[in-house]
Amino acid sequence: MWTVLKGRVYNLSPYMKFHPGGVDMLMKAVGKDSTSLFNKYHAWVNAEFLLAKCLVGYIGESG
Ligand code: HEM
Repeated sequence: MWTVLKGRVYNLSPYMKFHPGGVDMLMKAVGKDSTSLFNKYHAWVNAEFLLAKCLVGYIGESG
């Protein structure tokens, strides 16, 4: 269950059950670039830290 967030590719599976916003909300991020969705709900959340162990790789020119 991958997502792209701010140029990083994550496997969200291990984080699913920990998401404070629930599984259904986090499922909306799966299979796409979820950056705008993420920022819409909580731009202040430090996903880079929270999902550090879920990092699969990088995407885009800055990667
Ligand atoms: C992709 C990685 C994501 C991470 C790491 C993440 C992380 C978090 C964290 C830490 C909170 C608690 C924030 C706080 O209390 O200040 C939260 C809450 C929430 N998240 Fe996410 N989130 C992600 C994606 C999403 C997506 C894609 C959506 C919407 C489609 C979403 C919707 C929500 C909602 C609605 C809450 C508020 C829950 C509440 O307070 O009742 N999140 N998320």
